[in-house]
Amino acid sequence: MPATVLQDISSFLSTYPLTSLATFLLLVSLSYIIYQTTLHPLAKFPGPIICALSDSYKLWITATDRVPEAMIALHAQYGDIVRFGPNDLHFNQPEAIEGIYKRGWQKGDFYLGFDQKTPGLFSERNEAIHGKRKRMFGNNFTPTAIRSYESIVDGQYAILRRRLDRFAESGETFDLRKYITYCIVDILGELAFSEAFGNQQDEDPKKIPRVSEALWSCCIAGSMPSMAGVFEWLKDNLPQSAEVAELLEGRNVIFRLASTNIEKRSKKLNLDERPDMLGRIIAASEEGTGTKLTQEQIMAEAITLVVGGTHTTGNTLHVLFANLSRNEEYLKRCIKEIDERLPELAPSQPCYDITGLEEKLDFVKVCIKENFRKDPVGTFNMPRTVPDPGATIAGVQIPAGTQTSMNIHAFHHNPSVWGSDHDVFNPDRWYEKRTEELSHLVIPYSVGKRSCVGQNLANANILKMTTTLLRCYEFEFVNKDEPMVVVSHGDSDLRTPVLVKVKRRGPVYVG
Ligand code: HEM
Repeated sequence: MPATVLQDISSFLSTYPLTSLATFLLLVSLSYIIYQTTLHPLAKFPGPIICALSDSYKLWITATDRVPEAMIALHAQYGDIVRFGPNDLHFNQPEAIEGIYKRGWQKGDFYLGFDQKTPGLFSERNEAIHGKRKRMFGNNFTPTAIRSYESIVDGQYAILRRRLDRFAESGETFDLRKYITYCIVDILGELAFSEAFGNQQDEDPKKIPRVSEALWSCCIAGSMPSMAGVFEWLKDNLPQSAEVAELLEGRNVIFRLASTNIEKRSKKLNLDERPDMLGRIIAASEEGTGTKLTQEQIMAEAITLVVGGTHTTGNTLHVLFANLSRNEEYLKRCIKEIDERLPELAPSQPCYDITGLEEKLDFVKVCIKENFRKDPVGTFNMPRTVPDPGATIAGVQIPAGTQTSMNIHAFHHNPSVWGSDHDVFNPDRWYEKRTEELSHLVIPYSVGKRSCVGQNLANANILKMTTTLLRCYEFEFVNKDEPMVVVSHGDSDLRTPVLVKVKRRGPVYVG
């Protein structure tokens, strides 16, 4: 370049520094926009322009509790594959289940929003470490382990039965959601820590671990992974508004709960006494090396149990009762089937045994499946990273490093799979030949290596609770005409109360 031109440029820059800076920024921005929308390896995939440029859209829909609805709208507008972040593709067709989740790929950058200093089984992104951990204490969740927990679990059902018998006596109206939650959380406390959290006694909603809020804060951070570290810093250093403080208190309550219980449990570890989950985690050692988990790692696993094992099962039951209450015909068919196929519980029996229960029922199970289809509890996108050298998903070549995900709720509401009545709770759809073949597409627990380890336990409790409550009590659903409001706050959360009055249908529980 001739010296005079350089001189002219330099004198322009010194005369008009602000104009020069603005021009520079404009050129950089234009180049970025042109690259992201035309030259980037994902540029050929459809989606809103804002999504090609930044993660702000993901952040916005997560912060405003609208992830599944937004994904449904994007797929309706752009088709089965949508670019919804600069490096993110979202899929909504059946073939993508196999294509993304059954290949053992690493969990995506989204999980950077969850604790990565000492990740637990859920948030661990290193697949080799994850595999070792799962082998160390995955036996906590086998069907045999679930059966071995039965007598412990039944003790908590006994407390629930006594409480509902008292409600039957008094004729009061109460919110069934709360009592299901108290019981499910205390069951987890018993199984994980050999100590119920006392929620059934205290009946104080403030003491319930704030799992949704805790998950929500992680999902917000994870929706903009490049900023996850900054979110972490802000959390510790910014003056907090009342809302943020409350949100973080949700996490802190869970931390305190876990750490108190670890301390207690470590002091009286005798595995022969009683096989609780935390005891097994503390005692477990890595195959080959014999290494045990550190205190922080045990803490991470304890938190995972509380977060994974309480609100998920509780909310599934809340929406099940809400759906049944709004569809009286199905409710009556469930009761009829339970009455015909299960014996009346003896006065000293708090609940049905899980062994053999599943085989005796049909319509009740179909209702549970339809409930999982219509209102699955995991509502955040669950990305996996495409490994080198790239891969084919649903017949389309995807570059390595791409964050690929599905949203279980959005997929369960894909009209081309489930029909135009996908929003309707219709268990009878499972008796139609076409839908029957779609059973494997109901994926509330996700699929593949990173699917839910707690599904046997959750299924056992869902079936025990449903059959026991419907056999022992007649429910009058007081607000069944109110629309059901379910919010995706990290995971889904039924906000409408399930207000009921109960009458006993059998003897008082005397156990
Ligand atoms: C209805 C109840 C439940 C539902 C719908 C559910 C759903 C899920 C889903 C969708 C995942 C995969 C998440 C992802 O890929 O990011 C998952 C993972 C997990 N869940 Fe559950 N869950 C339930 C109950 C439970 C229970 C009762 C426990 C334990 C006590 C539990 C513990 C876990 C753990 C530890 C993981 C991580 C597994 C891994 O990465 O290997 N969940 N769950």
